[in-house]
Amino acid sequence: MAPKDFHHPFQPYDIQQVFMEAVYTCIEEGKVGIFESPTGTGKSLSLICGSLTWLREYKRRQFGESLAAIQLNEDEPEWMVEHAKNERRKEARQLRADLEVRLEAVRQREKKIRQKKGNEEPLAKRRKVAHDEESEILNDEDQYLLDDYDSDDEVAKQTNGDVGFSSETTKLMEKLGMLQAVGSEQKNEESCEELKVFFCSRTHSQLSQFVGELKRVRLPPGLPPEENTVDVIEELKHLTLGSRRSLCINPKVAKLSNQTAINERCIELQQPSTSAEHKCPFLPKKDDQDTTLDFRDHALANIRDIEDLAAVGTKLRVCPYYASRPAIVPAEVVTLPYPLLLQKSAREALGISLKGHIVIIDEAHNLMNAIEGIYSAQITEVQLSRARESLMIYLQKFRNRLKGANRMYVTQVIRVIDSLLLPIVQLKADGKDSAPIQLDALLSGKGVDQINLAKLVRYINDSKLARKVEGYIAHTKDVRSKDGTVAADVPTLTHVQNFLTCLMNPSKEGRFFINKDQSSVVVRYLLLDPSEHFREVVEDARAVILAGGTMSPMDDYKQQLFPYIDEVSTLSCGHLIPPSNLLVRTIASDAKGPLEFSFKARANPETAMRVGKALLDLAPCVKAGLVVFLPSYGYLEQLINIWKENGLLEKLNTLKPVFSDGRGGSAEHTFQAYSDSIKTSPNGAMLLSVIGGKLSEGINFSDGLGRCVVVVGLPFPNLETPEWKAKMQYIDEKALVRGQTKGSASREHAENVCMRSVNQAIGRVIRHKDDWASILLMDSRYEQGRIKSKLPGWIKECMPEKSLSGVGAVREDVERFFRS
Ligand SMILES: Nc1ncnc2c1ncn2[C@@H]1O[C@H](COP(=O)(O)OP(=O)(O)OP(=O)(O)O)[C@@H](O)[C@H]1O
Ligand code: SF4
Repeated sequence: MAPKDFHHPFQPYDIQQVFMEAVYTCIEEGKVGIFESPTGTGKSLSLICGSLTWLREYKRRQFGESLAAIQLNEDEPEWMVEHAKNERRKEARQLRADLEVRLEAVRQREKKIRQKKGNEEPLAKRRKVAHDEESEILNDEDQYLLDDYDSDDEVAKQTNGDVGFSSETTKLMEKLGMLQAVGSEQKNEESCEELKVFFCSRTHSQLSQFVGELKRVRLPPGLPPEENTVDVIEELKHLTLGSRRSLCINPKVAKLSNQTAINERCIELQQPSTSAEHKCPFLPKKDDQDTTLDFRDHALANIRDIEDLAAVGTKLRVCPYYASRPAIVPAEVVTLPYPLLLQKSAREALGISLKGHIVIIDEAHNLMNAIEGIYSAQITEVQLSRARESLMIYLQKFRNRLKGANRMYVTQVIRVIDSLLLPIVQLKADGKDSAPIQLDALLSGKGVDQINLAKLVRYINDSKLARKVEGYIAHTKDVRSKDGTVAADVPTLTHVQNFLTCLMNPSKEGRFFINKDQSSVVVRYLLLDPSEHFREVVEDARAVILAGGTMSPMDDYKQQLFPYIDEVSTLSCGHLIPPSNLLVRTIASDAKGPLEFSFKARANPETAMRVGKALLDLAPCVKAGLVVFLPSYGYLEQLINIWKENGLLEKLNTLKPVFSDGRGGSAEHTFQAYSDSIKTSPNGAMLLSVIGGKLSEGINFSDGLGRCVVVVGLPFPNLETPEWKAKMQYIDEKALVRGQTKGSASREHAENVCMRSVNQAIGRVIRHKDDWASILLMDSRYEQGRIKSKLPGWIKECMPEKSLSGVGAVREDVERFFRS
């Protein structure tokens, strides 16, 4: 049987064909899938072609089924049914044609502009409108006085906390169709919800790369062709979504230093109390639907990345962050960064419903950490003390002029801060570095049990307390910058507010901790179990696919993310390279006996010398780049010191110039110097680096940059920290309920975390089908079946059944490999 046509722009590799079929089947069957395909194997195109071929085919099928559902009544002649079917076909085609005509007009207009400019560049890259406008802040101190605050409900009604903009704006958005009225009757193409693929990745550059691949794909239309006509191509309707930080085109807001500050300022400018002249001029206007629709058509007419979308906003003088919302409904592919998809409040703010759609998460080896990061929070002692001090100064100034409930609430904030400071003082008094802490203990301050935290958080938000206080403090210190923004982009009280939100409703899967770090004491809330927060995505979506270059070991995702799902589809693709291009060996012993790098063994200086001597043995056989991955920065420093003292570093340097990605230096500079040395030095170079460290992600060790990679030891996380102890305890408690033996689930998880980082490191030495490299795993524990089983399939397959794993024997294999 001929392989299925997925409309791949190239002749797909065999593994791509298998990958696309797996994606297609997973979506068709409405499952959860975990798919890995090594870097350089065209994973993005496999995901795109597999999912979008399904999407278009499904749309056609659905349309066919809707026609077939038009039934004949007993007394109706057959021609009436035919007529009804023809009408349905005509209507659907007309709707599609109307949209296509408008989008085509935009494409033509843009093409003309490009031709006129004489080059084929996309729309002018990136905004950055002129700035340096006059200061608009009044000099009057009264501006810092809190507005009257008597009825919480009144203020609550004025703002729409979840959505993040005022009720006025909300109404306007609804009117313009910018907030999806899910379930409402929507007839015309402007509001007809398309079935979509949400494609999510971690960084902008990964999303841009994906958008680049999307541009290559041409697919048959989602409606069947008219009789006697040939199938044509229908352009993809793609929309890229981003945060305000990527899309804000108001120069006074966009220039703020971070995301929280930009979000805050944007929302602040929309408050009913902000005067018209200070409001953002780019917020879509009620009486200007034309601009909003024009933006939507521009957004969908061509496949654009985030910079292009910002440029469209600048050109049309409308905020792309808000104006892109109406384009969600008719889009077929939506690309977005992790937080916008994973955070429920962000999805709600954007009006994204995942119901029945497809979710693809790329680079998903980060997914559990990302979810835990999004739902965790922290506050430092310094921030708490600063916030308290500012509030006291503020109260002193305005105490007698604060009206309504203001004084009560401000006093309550101070009380809660005092309460959070209590356990910090206790930790210091006990001389401890860290300790877990219960929520009750954090809220044990005088009278705090009487405070309604939910009301208090809402008050801080609605009254703009943080801005008012920070503004007044900056004013008294006269440290306002020229354009009127106060010294700190994010007021300290905003951090307090964010942390209180966690206190208000901590998920039962999380825990609180207090830790001393270098400069302060930190109170943290850590989410220990990401599965509940991800569950809504899984339950809403038709299918969810986690994809990545190295997803092994996959069992961890099943346990940690989908414990409630019986069957998860998995696929581990091989590499494009022939087996002869890869050598994988364990180095389990040297002349002195077995090599093991447990925490205890590492402390022994002799172990450091044994590593150095093994590298002295191996380095002369390796051409070009030799990368050594170590389990921690501490161990890297220890090795270098011992090697220096014993003259071993000097010897290594004569074989290959040695570069080290130490804790303090710039990873880019080190990597650049290492790459330059490979080009210029006849012996290549050696790079000492740390697993999970600065050079472990996003750096490419293709070709000469990594002809041999040595992983020293197993980089287990430090299981003695209170955070890890809590996590392990949590996992074991859950496993016990499932009937597993004590300790096995947590040990499995720690091994999985460790091996995931090993796999990330070694997976990056082969980057394309003509690449070749050797991978050496130094630690006798790599010989154990349970550890070996956690390596990606294509690496495991290259390991000999029974290897001679002493340094000498491996050296001979490496020599032979490089000779051939
Ligand atoms: N079958 C094919 N034939 C030729 N070129 C292809 C094929 N499939 C993909 N490509 C191209 O190969 C390039 C490399 O794709 P790449 O492997 O980087 O994608 P990827 O596997 O998604 O990578 P990453 O894991 O880094 O995200 C892309 O420009 C892509 O268009
Ligand atoms: S409305 Fe848009 S352009 Fe204006 S401040 Fe907010 S994000 Fe920036």
